[in-house]
Amino acid sequence: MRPHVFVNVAMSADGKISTKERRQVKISGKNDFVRVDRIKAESDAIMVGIGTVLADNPSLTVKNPDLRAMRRQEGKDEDPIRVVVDSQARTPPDADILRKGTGRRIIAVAGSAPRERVEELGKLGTVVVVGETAVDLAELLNILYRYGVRRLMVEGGGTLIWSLISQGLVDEVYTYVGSLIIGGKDAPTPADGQGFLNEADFIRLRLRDAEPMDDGLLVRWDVRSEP
Ligand SMILES: NC(=O)c1ccc[n+]([C@@H]2O[C@H](COP(=O)([O-])OP(=O)(O)OC[C@H]3O[C@@H](n4cnc5c(N)ncnc54)[C@H](O)[C@@H]3O)[C@@H](O)[C@H]2O)c1
Ligand SMILES: Nc1nc(=O)c(N)c(NC[C@H](O)[C@H](O)[C@H](O)COP(=O)(O)O)[nH]1
Repeated sequence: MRPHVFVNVAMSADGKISTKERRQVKISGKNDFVRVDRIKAESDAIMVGIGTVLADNPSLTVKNPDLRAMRRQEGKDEDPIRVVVDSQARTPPDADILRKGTGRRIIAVAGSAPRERVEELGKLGTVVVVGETAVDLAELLNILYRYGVRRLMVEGGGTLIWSLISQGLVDEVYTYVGSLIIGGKDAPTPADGQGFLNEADFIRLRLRDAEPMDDGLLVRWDVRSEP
């Protein structure tokens, strides 16, 4: 069993999620950040790849005090479990995701991760070893389910999203399309990785709804289970 998995990503009008230097870019407007805070609060856990931790240093905490209070009243930690997919245990010990906010942190590493770094991270969070040289995402999702995670939000980046989606591990995709052009053929996109070669392999989505937001558009898709 695995949790319900949804991806939330913000991209520019030309389909980029940051610059070619992987520098964090504000793509969402004010209302979209409010929406993102709400869906974070409604999730049991939030997952990012190590590339995002190193580039953005996100805390992934819930910002709105009312939403934090709501979670408390429901008997939950104020922040969802924060999960880093980090094969070689490269998460900096002073990363905001480990230092800010409350609640559990899970760092998923591979068996090949250097032992000293794994031990150091073990003092700051729960280290889960899944996979030999890269994190086995399907198994990680099973483990998260056993930890009680039923609703998992994936915040990126493009490498992690590609891996999850290409392995059939994503149920919904929320894409915010912002009113800017970033450009650059090497700038990250919502799904990077290897890419599919054959049309038969493409992941097919079903449009659920689309809503103008700030000066952009929020598009919600369901992943089709059959082609
Ligand atoms: N606009 C947005 O909504 C948004 C959201 C998040 C990140 N970003 C941007 O995305 C960029 C970072 O993305 P990225 O693609 O470099 O990194 P990422 O966050 O997708 O992390 C990828 C890394 O995770 C590790 N990993 C371990 N096991 C893995 C597996 N099974 N599959 C995939 N990865 C695995 C690998 O080290 C891999 O390099 C940054 O520029 C950041 O600003 C944008
Ligand atoms: N929805 C969204 N719109 C954006 O314009 C943007 N750049 C991100 N990027 C995701 C990324 O990882 C962010 O850095 C964290 O969402 C910030 O999280 P914190 O405030 O540190 O909790 N996400």
